[in-house]
Amino acid sequence: MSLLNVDTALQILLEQAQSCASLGIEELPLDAAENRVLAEPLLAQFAMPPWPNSSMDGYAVRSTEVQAGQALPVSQKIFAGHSPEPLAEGTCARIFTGAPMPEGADAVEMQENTEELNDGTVRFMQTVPTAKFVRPKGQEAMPGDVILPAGIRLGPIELAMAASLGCAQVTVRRQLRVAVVSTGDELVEPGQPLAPGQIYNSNRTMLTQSLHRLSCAVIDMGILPDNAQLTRDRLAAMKDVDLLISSGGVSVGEADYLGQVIREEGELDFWKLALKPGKPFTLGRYQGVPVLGLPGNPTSSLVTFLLLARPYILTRMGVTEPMAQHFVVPVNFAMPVAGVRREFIRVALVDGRAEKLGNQCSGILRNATQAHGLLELPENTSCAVGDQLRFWPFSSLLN
Ligand SMILES: Nc1nc2c(c(=O)[nH]1)N[C@H]1C(S)=C(S)[C@@H](COP(=O)(O)OP(=O)(O)OC[C@H]3O[C@@H](n4cnc5c(N)ncnc54)[C@H](O)[C@@H]3O)O[C@H]1N2
Ligand code: MOO
Repeated sequence: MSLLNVDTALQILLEQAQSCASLGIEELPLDAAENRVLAEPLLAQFAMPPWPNSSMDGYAVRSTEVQAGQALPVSQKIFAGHSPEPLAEGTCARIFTGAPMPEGADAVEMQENTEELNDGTVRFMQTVPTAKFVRPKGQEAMPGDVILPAGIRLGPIELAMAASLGCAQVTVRRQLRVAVVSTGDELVEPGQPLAPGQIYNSNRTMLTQSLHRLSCAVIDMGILPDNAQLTRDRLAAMKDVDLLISSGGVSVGEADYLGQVIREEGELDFWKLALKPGKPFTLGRYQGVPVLGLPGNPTSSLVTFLLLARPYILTRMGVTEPMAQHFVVPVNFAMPVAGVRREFIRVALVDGRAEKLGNQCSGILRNATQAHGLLELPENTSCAVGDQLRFWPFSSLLN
């Protein structure tokens, strides 16, 4: 069976995500909107700043009235938040950073370039060009400017921008409701004793935490026992779900009750991807709910979630640029034998070069905790020290 190219798989997933109905919208206060997706463009309603103001603590002047070595009397003091009088001719105004410029003044000199004299006047050490240290009206935005486009995720910077526009609320897409289920009789939740042959469930935590970071609402369906009727009952009880993500049980379809039950009520397409780790991946639909089935090995689950499920989910959420940031780095190791699958290698960046971290087996999660991200080695390609390869930082993949 030939392996499906990763780019093709991603394209199919993104097309499916785009064909789903858009999520509804809601208004949220800024403090509740972190990581949500903006549903409508945010426009400036007024000029920012609304008036010219000083960018330094110093003296506001008419630039033509300043001569090097000459003093001017101080006619007023203007603090940020105050409304100034027009500047009297032949005078300067004490002014502070962010305070509005008085009418008639066209420049500011910073106080370090002046000297306060005993008679209360201020001597200027040099001439002052017009517009010096003045932030003009509308420097940042004019009314009607699109400040934030629809389809972006709202992080601290975007929310601060909305605050500076005076918005107390933003219009965002509602949360995507994602059900998470782990399959396998060997799985036990942490805190419980382990019987022989059992292991702790780590994928549930990886998936629910990653989904929370994406601002999804998570419906934790726990561990599905290897029992067809129980699986049927648990899936039938699922309500108000936009997406089901499972982990495990995708390598050999016939022995898998989840797959069997999904097929009864929908469809399931087992993929074999040219991806390492993460070869088995399932795409399906249960009673109209899309299903993404990730392989059970912890790093296979992690890699398929980050590279395939994440852009799918962000697209469902209405994000226009769902792909994570990546860049090219030199590698500090060799892989002389080319593989047929595109490989994502857990690496640390040391002095800007990618170092491969220990055993890359997909059952091992430990070295991912020391990794800065994934290095992409294309299919049918070997690599030597100094080669330049694409690097996907966890800081962007897990964002
Ligand atoms: N005959 C074949 N066997 C396997 C193939 C294959 O093509 N033919 N593919 C291998 C590859 S590649 C992968 S990846 C795994 C994927 O297996 P499944 O998705 O079916 O997952 P399981 O068999 O249920 O589990 C695999 C492994 O991961 C552990 N696991 C499962 N769930 C969790 C969890 N929630 N938390 C922590 N660890 C988990 C499980 O105990 C197994 O050790 O199949 C290969 N086999
Ligand atoms: O593809 Mo599996 O994910 O290598 O171990």
